[in-house]
Amino acid sequence: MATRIRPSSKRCTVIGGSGFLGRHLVERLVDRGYTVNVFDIRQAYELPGVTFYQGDLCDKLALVMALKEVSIVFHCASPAPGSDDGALFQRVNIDGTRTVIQACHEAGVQKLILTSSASVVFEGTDIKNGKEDLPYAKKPIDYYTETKIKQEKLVLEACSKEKGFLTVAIRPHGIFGPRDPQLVPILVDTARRGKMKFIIGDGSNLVDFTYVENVVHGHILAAEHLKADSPLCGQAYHITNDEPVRFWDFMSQILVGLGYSAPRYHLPYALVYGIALLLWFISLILRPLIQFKPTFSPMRVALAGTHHYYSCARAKQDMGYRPLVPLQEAVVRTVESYPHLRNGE
Ligand SMILES: NC(=O)C1=CN([C@@H]2O[C@H](COP(=O)(O)OP(=O)(O)OC[C@H]3O[C@@H](n4cnc5c(N)ncnc54)[C@H](O)[C@@H]3O)[C@@H](O)[C@H]2O)C=CC1
Ligand SMILES: CC(C)CCC[C@@H](C)[C@H]1CC[C@H]2C3=C(CC[C@]12C)[C@@]1(C)CCC(=O)C[C@@H]1CC3
Repeated sequence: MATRIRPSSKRCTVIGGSGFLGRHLVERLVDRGYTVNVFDIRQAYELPGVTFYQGDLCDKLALVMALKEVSIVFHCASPAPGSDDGALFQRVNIDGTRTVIQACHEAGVQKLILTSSASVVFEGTDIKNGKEDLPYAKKPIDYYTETKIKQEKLVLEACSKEKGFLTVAIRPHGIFGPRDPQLVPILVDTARRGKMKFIIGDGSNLVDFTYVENVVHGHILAAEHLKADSPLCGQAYHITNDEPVRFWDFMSQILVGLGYSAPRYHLPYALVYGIALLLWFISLILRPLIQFKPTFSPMRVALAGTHHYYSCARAKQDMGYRPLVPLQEAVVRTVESYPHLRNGE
């Protein structure tokens, strides 16, 4: 008679493990003695103790192979937030997440930890110390946010103590750190093109930026505290650095740290937002003829000109979360990790 091998509680799969957050998570899991599979459409590195499975998460058969004998799945794959390919977001974040849940059932996985985003409640207007019980954005500001909302709902609704399948969603905000392909590279590129001279609004808006190691810590705590009798089942948790900072001070610190000038001149928020909307509309109309992507998309302007910071009291209470790396230390480590992006390099 065939015996089913009981999955070890320290055996996990990271879907999206070749990405920025995914790779940091994999490295930390290995350090903590986990056996790790990575499932991703691309293999970006090799690491002892890690088995790679290359495939699309919409392909259930390929996915099940990577989930065999695994008890925990971390799902942190997504198309890049800056993309405006609505069909891709629908396919990967919604249809693909349904496939992930089915594959978990078929492989006998016990816990699914989703990387969601605090932006699921962001509609482009101020959020101050937002708690997890804020309603989902009714008018999400882009396809990314719209599909992250549906994805989170799918995962949390799949939580079933009866079926022995437990789920939780982690909502980080503004992840940064070494190897991030977005925040620092986009900032430097904008500065090199001479477009980082202006502050949008009065510059007093507070925002959360979260060091990648703290986000990883939140994911692992969630996985280890997720039990049938714990409050985590089917819940969402903000994970931030818990040190809201002025958006433009944070950007300036990184720019100055890399040898660029900080932005100095103020522009009214409504004016810049209006121009960004107009440019976005023109780029839509002209798309069949020419393709161009304005640097200041309405999404970026909203993120740069409003307050949006979140309470992580629930994560502190339910899983003992505390950020491991304070913001100033995180900025220093991040700046040091990008020698090739220094001014003049
Ligand atoms: N970067 C940020 O500031 C924030 C990110 N998040 C979430 O964190 C997660 C990770 O983000 P990052 O590491 O920044 O992104 P990333 O782009 O570096 O990593 C995403 C990974 O997913 C993989 N992937 C994409 N489509 C796939 C598919 N169809 N099948 C298999 N793998 C696929 C990519 O190849 C990539 O390795 C995402 O879910 C994102 O929504 C949430 C809040 C903030
Ligand atoms: C050109 C400048 C005005 C801004 C440059 C920095 C931006 C690229 C980043 C500032 C805030 C970041 C952010 C995200 C992506 C990178 C920024 C826009 C997310 C949209 C990534 C995905 C999420 O889930 C939410 C993030 C909010 C903050």
